[in-house]
Amino acid sequence: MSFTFEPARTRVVFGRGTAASVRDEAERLGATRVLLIARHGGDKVAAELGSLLTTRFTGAAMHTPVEVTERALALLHEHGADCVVSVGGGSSTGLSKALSVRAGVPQIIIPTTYAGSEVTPVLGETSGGLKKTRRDAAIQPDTVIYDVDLTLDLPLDVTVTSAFNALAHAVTARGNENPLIDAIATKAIEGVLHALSGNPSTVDARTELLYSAWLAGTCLASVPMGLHHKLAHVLGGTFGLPHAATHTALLSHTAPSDLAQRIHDTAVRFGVATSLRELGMAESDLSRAAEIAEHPDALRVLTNAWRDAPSG
Ligand SMILES: NC(=O)c1ccc[n+]([C@@H]2O[C@H](COP(=O)([O-])OP(=O)(O)OC[C@H]3O[C@@H](n4cnc5c(N)ncnc54)[C@H](O)[C@@H]3O)[C@@H](O)[C@H]2O)c1
Ligand SMILES: O=C(O)CCC(=O)CC(=O)O
Repeated sequence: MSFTFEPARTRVVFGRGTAASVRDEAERLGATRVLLIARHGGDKVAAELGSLLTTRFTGAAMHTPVEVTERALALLHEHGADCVVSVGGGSSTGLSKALSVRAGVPQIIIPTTYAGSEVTPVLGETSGGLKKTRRDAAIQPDTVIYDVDLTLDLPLDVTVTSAFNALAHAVTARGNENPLIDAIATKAIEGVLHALSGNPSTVDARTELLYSAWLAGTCLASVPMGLHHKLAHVLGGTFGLPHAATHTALLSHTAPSDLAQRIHDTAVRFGVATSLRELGMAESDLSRAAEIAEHPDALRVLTNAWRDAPSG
């Protein structure tokens, strides 16, 4: 056995109603002027921040386009913000990371999906139709507040596909030589599949999905991303496919065979897309996507995922 492990310094607050602690958490980081990136749950967090709230940005977009970051960065400088608070899915989290790493200000993330980005030092940014992903300790958020209450209204299709995004991180990490990461990945896989085996909209299932997303993101923070994530980034960054739905359509074609059928059956049960064709990908674009991914298995996996044909 051989591994190197560097646990992240992110402070994690988990529970129900925890968004009420955002002002205390911001003050803990020395914040006096907060830029709030907010989609869902933003009004509640804005009220909790009170006089710390300096300005608000609502234009976060999927795959973190650099031109959006530049607009938000201008706002941050204009208002002299010394902390970023983000409420929303991975799109809001990505923008927060992009701002924090450019401006050198701390960030608090309040996730409302299961993307897991809030606990990783990873940032993918899109410019000129290409998504480039980098990993840097300076990108890692300072504080994450998981508030189950802010996820209760997440629509069913987003719930399911975002849970698959979390599952993809854990599947990638399972079997890792670091026994801690392997154990966390196994627990995350069990948690997501258990929550999706019944009604995922109950408070218990939402709690299980949210802590499993934390576990899955924690795994992603510690392992290299492989073909699965590379393909998702190409399909999102160059072909504009939706992130979580793309992970969902790919996963039963990239997961080890002991999980692939279970994953596929779960997606079918919820009626979410299990093929890239259903997501609007043109068959004629598969070879270009494979070229950009630069992996010998890319075209085979993409073709299987386009057709939803059994992997092999
Ligand atoms: N760097 C990383 O480690 C990492 C990991 C995973 C994802 N990501 C990035 O995150 C982005 C995708 O994140 P995502 O899938 O969460 O997408 P998203 O943030 O765009 O959210 C998906 C949809 O859910 C809606 N939504 C979110 N929370 C809601 C709520 N509580 N109630 C109702 N609707 C709600 C959003 O408005 C949006 O329409 C991509 O850019 C991806 O690359 C990064
Ligand atoms: O593919 C993922 O879900 C994780 C990595 C990622 O999306 C990179 C990013 O866009 O920040």
